[in-house]
Amino acid sequence: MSDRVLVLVRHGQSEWNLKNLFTGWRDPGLTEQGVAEAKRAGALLKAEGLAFDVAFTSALTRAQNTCQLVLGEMGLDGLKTIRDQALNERDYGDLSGLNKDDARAKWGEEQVHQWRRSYDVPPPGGESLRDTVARTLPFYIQEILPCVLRGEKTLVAAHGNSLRALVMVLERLSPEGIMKRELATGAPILYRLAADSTVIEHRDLIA
Ligand SMILES: O=C(O)[C@H](O)COP(=O)(O)O
Repeated sequence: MSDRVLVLVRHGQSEWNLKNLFTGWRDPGLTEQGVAEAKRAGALLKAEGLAFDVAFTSALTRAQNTCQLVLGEMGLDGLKTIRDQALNERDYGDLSGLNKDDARAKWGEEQVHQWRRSYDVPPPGGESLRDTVARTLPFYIQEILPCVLRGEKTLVAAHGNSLRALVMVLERLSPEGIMKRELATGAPILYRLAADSTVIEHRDLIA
């Protein structure tokens, strides 16, 4: 069994997830449900017998709070945690703050789906998933991966699309494949890596 363990977890439900608003780099906090989801993720990871050595999170409150709640639930309060905006959510540009159903009514289902899930169609004034990969992947390679390869069990608490950017690379998904990969709030994904940094095994801890 590989000792090179990486866990990705999307933050728990945010106030803007609840209101169905495009969020991106805006900074709402977690809802009560979001707090519960983060704690449940910590309990699940503890039940797996995991103890992290290092954690990474974004510069946004919902991911940082999720990270703290996960670690707290695992008895790992105060663990070394690196915060970096490279892990921030994809910038939703001019869509930020708009209601997702209102956007569908205005621009159509297909256009909004392209903005939300395609690899290379950026929302107006914002980042495509390709742009998001371009900033998350160097951070992963330079900062996160060396920890994992040293055998430090590593937690990354971040966002739906900043994590989809990493998932695309880790799971070797095509642009078509990543369109269908959804990450639920507070749902951890456990990866075990080989020494050459390829993924040996990955498992969604909540289906
Ligand atoms: O930024 C947001 O609005 C959400 O966190 C993720 O949005 P999505 O489901 O449209 O990718």
